[in-house]
Amino acid sequence: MDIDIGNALDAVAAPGVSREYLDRLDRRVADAHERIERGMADDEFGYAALNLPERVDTAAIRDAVAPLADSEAVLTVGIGGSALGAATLTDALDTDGEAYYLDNVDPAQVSQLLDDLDLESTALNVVSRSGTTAETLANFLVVREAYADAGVDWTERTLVTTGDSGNLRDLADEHDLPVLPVPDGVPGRFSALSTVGLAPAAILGIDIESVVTGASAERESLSGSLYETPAYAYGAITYALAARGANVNVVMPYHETLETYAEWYAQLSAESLGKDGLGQTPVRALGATDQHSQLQLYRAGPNDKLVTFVHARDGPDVAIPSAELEGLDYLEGASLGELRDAEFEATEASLADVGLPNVRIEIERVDAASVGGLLYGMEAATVLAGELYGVETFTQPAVEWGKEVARDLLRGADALDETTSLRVTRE
Ligand SMILES: O=P(O)(O)OC[C@H]1O[C@](O)(CO)[C@@H](O)[C@@H]1O
Repeated sequence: MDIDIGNALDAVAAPGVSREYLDRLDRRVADAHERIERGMADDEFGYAALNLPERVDTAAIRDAVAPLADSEAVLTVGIGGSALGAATLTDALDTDGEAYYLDNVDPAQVSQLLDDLDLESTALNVVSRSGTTAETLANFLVVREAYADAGVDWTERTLVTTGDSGNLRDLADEHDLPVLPVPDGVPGRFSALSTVGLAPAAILGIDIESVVTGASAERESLSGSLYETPAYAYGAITYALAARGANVNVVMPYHETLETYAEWYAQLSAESLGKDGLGQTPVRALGATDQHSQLQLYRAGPNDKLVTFVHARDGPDVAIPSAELEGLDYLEGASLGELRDAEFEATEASLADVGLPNVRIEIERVDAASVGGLLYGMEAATVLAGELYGVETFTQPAVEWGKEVARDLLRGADALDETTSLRVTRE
């Protein structure tokens, strides 16, 4: 993974960061790196996630998924970090079958999906680190009943990934289901490179060893200087720009298959850094699609954004057939890849032209190693940013309040008095 932060410097952008400030920040990066290395060495909660490339046991994952290798599809039931890492991998990379995710509680979607799936040939992958997440357990109960109704022994088609305790662990024990452990010290949103993200990828034939190799290369690059560590350069520049008013981070891959990556990063950043009035609001965008949708606002709306482009240098291409259409001479002899890349570079320049800070993250191609490196790099960037902000990167206390209240409502508690209604209806 390479990163170019030139368009976030104050010579180009406002808000922008001066070279002198970056040099000063680099000394704080050195301290933060020491803290991170210490946390990794002691396997402290959260920091332990950055050890995954050395620790993850891909052979054990392959053994656990072997009985499901004949599956034509994998239905993962999980939410947040228990789904998005896997979805990033299975959406980005070629798979031998279809990947489906139930990470929401929408009765219409669940019914439609279950009607459409051939459950006989579908592996059921249930993932919850805590083993107590309401959405995941409710969906699991609905799905397993659908298997039973279809006459399929769901216990033969199910793999569970969870912690040592919790309702999901109890259910797995009760039905003697195969269980992969969520590694100790790894928060859900940092678990893409563990059993959580890699097991469904392995069932679908993804080269998970290469994913880990790519992550290892990024781990090796961690050093005490942002100028030598792409991940830290990203963490540091997002922090510095947020402090200067870039409260929004638009993450805009230029490859359709990386769209889910932007979703994964949104959770990673928002839950890790959105604390104490700090953090950037992550926005998911897709190039070139959103050039024709959101770019107007990015270029001419409030100057409160960083745009992060994600681009692969190489990849498959398709020639555009010649048609000699009037005014479209520039397409003659060009390819779809060339058109996309020209649009990407033009968009980058158009934002620099109005002083909107933007950063380019570049990978070699959208393959297993590069995507593994991207996931690891962004995790390290987020941990570094958390150190610079001084927040508790690995907790998410603000998420818990709503969960408790929803549970109380289901148990029959009175309506809430925290909200106010001013309902407007048609006459
Ligand atoms: O894996 P679990 O425990 O089901 O949690 C799912 C998601 O819910 C959260 O705890 C937030 O509600 C996320 O941090 C996590 O990724």
